[in-house]
Amino acid sequence: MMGELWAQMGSVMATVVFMYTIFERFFPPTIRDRLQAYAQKLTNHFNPYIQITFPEFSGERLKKSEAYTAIQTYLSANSSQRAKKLKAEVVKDSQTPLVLSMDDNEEITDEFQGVKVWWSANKVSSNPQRYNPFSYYGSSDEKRFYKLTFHKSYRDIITISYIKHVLEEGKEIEMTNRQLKLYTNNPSSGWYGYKQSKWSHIVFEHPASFETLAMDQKRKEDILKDLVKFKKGKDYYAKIGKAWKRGYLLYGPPGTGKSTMIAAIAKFMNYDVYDLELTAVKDNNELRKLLIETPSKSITVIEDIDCSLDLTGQRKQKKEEVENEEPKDPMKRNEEESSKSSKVTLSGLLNFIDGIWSACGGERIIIFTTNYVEKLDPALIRRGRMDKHIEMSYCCYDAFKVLAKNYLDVESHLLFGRIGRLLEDTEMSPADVAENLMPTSVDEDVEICLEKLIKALEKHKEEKARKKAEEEAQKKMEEKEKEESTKMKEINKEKARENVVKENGFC
Ligand SMILES: Nc1ncnc2c1ncn2[C@@H]1O[C@H](COP(=O)(O)OP(=O)(O)OP(=O)(O)O)[C@@H](O)[C@H]1O
Ligand SMILES: [Mg+2]
Repeated sequence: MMGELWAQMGSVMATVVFMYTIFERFFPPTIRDRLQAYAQKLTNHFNPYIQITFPEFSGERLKKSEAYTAIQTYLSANSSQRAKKLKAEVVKDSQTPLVLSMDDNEEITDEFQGVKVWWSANKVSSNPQRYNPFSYYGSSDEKRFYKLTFHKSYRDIITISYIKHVLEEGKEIEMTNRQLKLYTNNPSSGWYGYKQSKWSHIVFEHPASFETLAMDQKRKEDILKDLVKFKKGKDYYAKIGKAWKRGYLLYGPPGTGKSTMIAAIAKFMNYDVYDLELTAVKDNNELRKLLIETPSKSITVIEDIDCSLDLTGQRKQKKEEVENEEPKDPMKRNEEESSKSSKVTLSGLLNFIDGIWSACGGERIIIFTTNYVEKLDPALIRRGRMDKHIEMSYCCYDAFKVLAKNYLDVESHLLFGRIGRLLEDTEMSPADVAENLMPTSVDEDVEICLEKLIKALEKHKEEKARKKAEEEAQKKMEEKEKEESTKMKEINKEKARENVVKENGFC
């Protein structure tokens, strides 16, 4: 009852405030603020309601408050249906070009666990002297804040649970709405300049997704399950005392979709991608600085880890080089040394993955890709570091069906059966299959494209058979040569024995 009464009083006040805003341009802010203060005191005297304000800027450096932004997002998502006065803004990095949020001095209600709360968007002028009644855009000294009002009997629910809920949901919506970014590391020579940072980014607009990713359906589902489990695993990781991170090793021949898979994972998880080019990192210290800047909810990628650095045998190789090298001009040698591969070491990388990085917040994914998994040091890819090893293999029938849907928009065709059988006998990468499926002119219909693929697969099969025959012939020749050489050795041995017998004159 009281709540209703106060709600009514609230709406009366809102009307007063509304009228007040109409005339606000004709009142100097000094008088306006004083009036507001008196009104506030009066209401506080009788008011059983609590108010919490969330200013737009906070701290000494007046940084935009994360809480304010999260509330704004939460209220935008919940209020644009109900608020009567909305403002439209172009928000940087958002997927939607225009974001609607409640306008200044507007109020909406929200409900949480059956408790009603009131949110209002407010602004005050912090520098009344600079008030300009004729300015259409208002003063640049205006301070904005959100005000949350609720009955004092619900203090605990609101301060402990509701505000947490609003902030978490606001951040979640922000994450979903924002554009993904692809970061690449800058060479350290540019780290210290004005406005230079360790990472530069572009908007990540890779068209790939798990729907368009061509691979065995069961394995795809298995990866998706693994990602979902990881995303929801905050409590689980905390319970088992493990850092909330997951490592994936993607390996397989070129063109089998390793980079495409990274894009699909980024999109599915809604994480930014930090593409770490190890050859541009000078030493372990730089590596540490770079990795420490990657935030949670991000994917750190090291592509072609086997080529990025000779992580397994850098020292050995250097030693061999020194032994075989001819003496060089010292100046030239110095130049070469500095431009040569970096001094990032396997232990530096592992220490970081296992150590400091695990301690700085959760929800991180690290992905290594390689064409030659057998070249990698087992320490780098052991389970626990690279938790899941995913083989990206040559195109199978399931993968072909996805590509046919992507490129030709067909889900079944008479020629599919033949293609399926040919794929079993060949080793063609999805990239090559896709290339053959792509129409090269407007005259090429589905059938022509599928036949083009069949021809390419048959050629591939023939080549494979020819190579196999050549290899077998080579093997046979080698075996024959080996046999002959063993025979010759036996004959020579026999001859040598005979000679010894002759020379010694006894048998
Ligand atoms: N599994 C796949 N699903 C969908 N498209 C694929 C797949 N594999 C390859 N492609 C197509 O082939 C192109 C090359 O694939 P991608 O770059 O992902 O291969 P990769 O395995 O990373 O190769 P590399 O080892 O050379 O880096 C992609 O742009 C994509 O169009
Ligand atoms: Mg790749």
